[in-house]
Amino acid sequence: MSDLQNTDQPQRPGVVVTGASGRMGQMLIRLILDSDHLRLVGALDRAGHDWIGQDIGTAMGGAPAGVTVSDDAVTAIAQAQAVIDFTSPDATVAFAELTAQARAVHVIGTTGLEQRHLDALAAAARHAPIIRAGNMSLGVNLLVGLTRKVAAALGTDWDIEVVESHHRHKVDAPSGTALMLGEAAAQGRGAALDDLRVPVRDGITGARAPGSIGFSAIRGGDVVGEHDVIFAADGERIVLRHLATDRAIFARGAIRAAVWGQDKGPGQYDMMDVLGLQG
Ligand SMILES: NC(=O)C1=CN([C@@H]2O[C@H](COP(=O)(O)OP(=O)(O)OC[C@H]3O[C@@H](n4cnc5c(N)ncnc54)[C@H](O)[C@@H]3O)[C@@H](O)[C@H]2O)C=CC1
Ligand SMILES: O=C(O)C1=N[C@H](C(=O)O)C[C@H](O)C1
Repeated sequence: MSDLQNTDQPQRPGVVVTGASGRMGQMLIRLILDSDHLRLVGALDRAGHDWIGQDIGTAMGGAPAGVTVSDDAVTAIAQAQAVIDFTSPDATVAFAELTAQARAVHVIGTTGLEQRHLDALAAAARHAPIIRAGNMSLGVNLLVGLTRKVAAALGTDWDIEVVESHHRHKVDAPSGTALMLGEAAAQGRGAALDDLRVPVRDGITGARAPGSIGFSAIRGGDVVGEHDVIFAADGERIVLRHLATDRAIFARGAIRAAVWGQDKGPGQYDMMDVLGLQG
């Protein structure tokens, strides 16, 4: 029997990419088409999008990929072992229900989720694994651990501020990454972020409350994503910084998560689990 006929070869898990025409969707599709670990079996976008019915490779300006962009999430997800999803919060909840029904791994990069979205994801995760992170890059997930440690080491005479910059198209603020960093800082101080968070300052705000964690968001141009965690005391400052210059870092993390999740049971996981950075 030749290698080509060898039926013992394990097949690469089939992945559906949602938001296929988006900034992250296109990056993911490029990397998956080149991947030895996953095979692209579906590309979804919203009903009415120009790309529906076109080959995804051709729509992206390249060679045909043999996968047609569809708005039929039910059919596409039913044949998937993994769904990688960087879309919008409402769309992500709808995809989570279908992915759970298919008992497939749902990798979620979508940010801006509110409590009602998180509740729906928790329900879906009772049936299949969900891996979600506001930032899928190795660098940011390392920075989360560092932020927790630095916050734990410093007292509340060190003020904590999270500053983030993103491209002009970003619709949510603070960024998912900024919230991850703020949560890590709060955890380091043994508190919940909701109890310390100062979201926006405008007007006569009064002096800074000791122990609070502030957030500032800059939007402009084509900035991929920049995050500073500033620890400011009298006479000195520590700045922990991550600069993203290429969306491939997020897509590579998501692909790694989809592969990692293949032998995991139902439940909610994050990139710390995938990267083995817990603890
Ligand atoms: N966790 C991470 O590492 C990262 C997260 N993100 C997040 O990913 C999300 C998407 O970001 P971008 O790709 O920059 O946005 P984008 O606006 O370029 O793409 C979103 C895509 O989702 C599609 N979409 C919207 N509703 C849909 C539906 N119901 N069904 C199918 N497709 C639908 C849109 O047509 C579009 O193609 C944002 O929430 C962003 O914050 C972005 C980069 C990294
Ligand atoms: O919308 C983006 O672009 C990004 N979103 C994520 C976030 O909200 O933190 C991750 C990254 O910063 C890019």
